[in-house]
Amino acid sequence: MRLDVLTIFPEYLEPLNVSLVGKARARGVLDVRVSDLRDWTYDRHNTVDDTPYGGGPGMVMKTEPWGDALDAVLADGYEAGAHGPALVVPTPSGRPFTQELAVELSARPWLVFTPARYEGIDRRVMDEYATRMPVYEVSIGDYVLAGGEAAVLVITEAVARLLPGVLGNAESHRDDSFAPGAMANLLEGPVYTKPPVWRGRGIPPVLTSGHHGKIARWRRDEAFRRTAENRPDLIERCDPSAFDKKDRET
Ligand SMILES: OB(O)c1ccc2cc[nH]c2c1
Repeated sequence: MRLDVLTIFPEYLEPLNVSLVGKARARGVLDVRVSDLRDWTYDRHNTVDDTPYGGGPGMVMKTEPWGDALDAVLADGYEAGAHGPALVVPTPSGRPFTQELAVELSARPWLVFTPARYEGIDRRVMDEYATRMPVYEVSIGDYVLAGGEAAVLVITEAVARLLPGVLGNAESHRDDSFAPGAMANLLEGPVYTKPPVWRGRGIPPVLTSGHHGKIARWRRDEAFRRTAENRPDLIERCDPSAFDKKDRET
């Protein structure tokens, strides 16, 4: 997969050189290219924004730098269709970013990220490129950020870990909180490791019982409990019948 990021803060994307994404790049699974949007400005101040039509606070990111930058990036092998690029626009007004969307994005060969700053990007940019490729306007949550670069880091990590060869079997995303299966849509329950006692605190005896069926049921119950506490909205999306089947198998 190729990932392009166009940003006025290239240094913000340094974390894409380390950890899971960094390793995937080193292994050639990911081809990440970060470009400075200001390279496509031609005035003395490298201007990327201007006042909003209709008035109001803040500034809007101008069309020209984005258009010139996107055309330059896309000139490098652009093709339309499922084998072509998709535009990913992190924005507070976008659709929620979910594991399901991460899976959808991980199936594409090329993602081009355009993180916004200020009050956002002139609408005509997304409208223009929507004539050539899918445009995903995505929000990572209901909170205010200074820009979309943090969202690019989040989306990139969630997508990269789904790519073949990125996670080893031991780290498989198969058992993720939001991966398909009996525990789908449940939060992770509590986890424990050595030492068996720490500051007088032991661990749940079932975890050292050696009874895999009881351990699985305990983990399911704890996942339900934690989900009911922190994300009751997810409970209704669970399929309890899957647990009965899973219990019978263990
Ligand atoms: O919540 B978000 O995903 C998000 C994304 C981009 C920007 C830009 C300014 N605030 C933002 C918030």
